[in-house]
Amino acid sequence: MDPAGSSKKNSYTYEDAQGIAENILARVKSHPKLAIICGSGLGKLADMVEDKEVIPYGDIPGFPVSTVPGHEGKLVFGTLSGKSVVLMQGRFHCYEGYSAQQTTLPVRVFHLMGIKTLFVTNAAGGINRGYNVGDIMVIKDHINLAGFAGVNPLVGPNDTRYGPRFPPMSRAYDLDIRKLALSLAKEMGFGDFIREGVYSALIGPNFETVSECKYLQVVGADATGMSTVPEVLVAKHCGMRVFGLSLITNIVIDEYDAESTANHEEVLQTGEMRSKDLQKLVAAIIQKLDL
Ligand SMILES: O=P(O)(O)O[C@H]1O[C@H](CO)[C@@H](O)[C@H]1O
Ligand SMILES: Nc1nc2[nH]cnc2c(=O)[nH]1
Repeated sequence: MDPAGSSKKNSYTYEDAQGIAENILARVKSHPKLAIICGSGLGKLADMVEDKEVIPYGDIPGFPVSTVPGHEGKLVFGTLSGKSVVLMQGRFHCYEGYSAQQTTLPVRVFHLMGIKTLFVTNAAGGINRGYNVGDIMVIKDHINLAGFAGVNPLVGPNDTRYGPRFPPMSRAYDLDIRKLALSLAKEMGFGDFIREGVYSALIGPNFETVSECKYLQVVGADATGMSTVPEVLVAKHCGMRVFGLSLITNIVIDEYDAESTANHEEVLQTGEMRSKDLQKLVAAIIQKLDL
């Protein structure tokens, strides 16, 4: 069966996304300016939210549904550090059978809801040999490996109401928020496990081969995953400010004879282990932001 119980959709009109945005806004009191996408096992970021209003994805006509453990499949509206926010407790991935356009539909919907800033979070494998399980990496850039294979949500007719045909992608991750995050993390005593690096994304769902990990080390990736990049491309295309955090949930296997293997259980366990620190960091950043 396909993921959403409906056919894979490769394009949405501006009006489709507008209809979904209006449907969502009609159900909630708050009108947030910031959205947070929670990565695998990172849905506890929503624990910090006060005055919650929750909408399961299945209740939103035209919205995809979550199929991956660690992705609950809910929009959580409310207040965080005194600011009105919405969290996606669960994101969509191409490996679930969704098109790149489906995985990123929520970002366009957020844009049409008036959201100007997007925080993306993810669980990622550590490629950088200096990284440890539990490190939090501020994303300074990404490598769109899926894009090299033609998977890019911006492929197709361009609607200039969102943005230009050829959007720039340098400085995709907001420099001021990156600096703020690094300095707050150090103040909070996270100096031993805060990092800044480059995220790379393949489609998945398999974890990388040893040779692929060695390749990623050579091309300058510090971490790798199966998400985030499409969301960031779409957010930047429509002019949003973007900030990203990767939780290093495992260190990739880069020895041909290693006995251990990557697994999703370890990914979720590390998310649980570091969830309080991530919550504190995200709350502190949001408190300082002008939205
Ligand atoms: O990127 P998020 O959604 O955090 O999840 C990451 O963790 C899962 C694999 O364990 C994959 O979905 C990968 O992309
Ligand atoms: N591709 C990929 N995604 C991940 N998500 C969490 N860990 C990993 C990993 O090692 N590789």
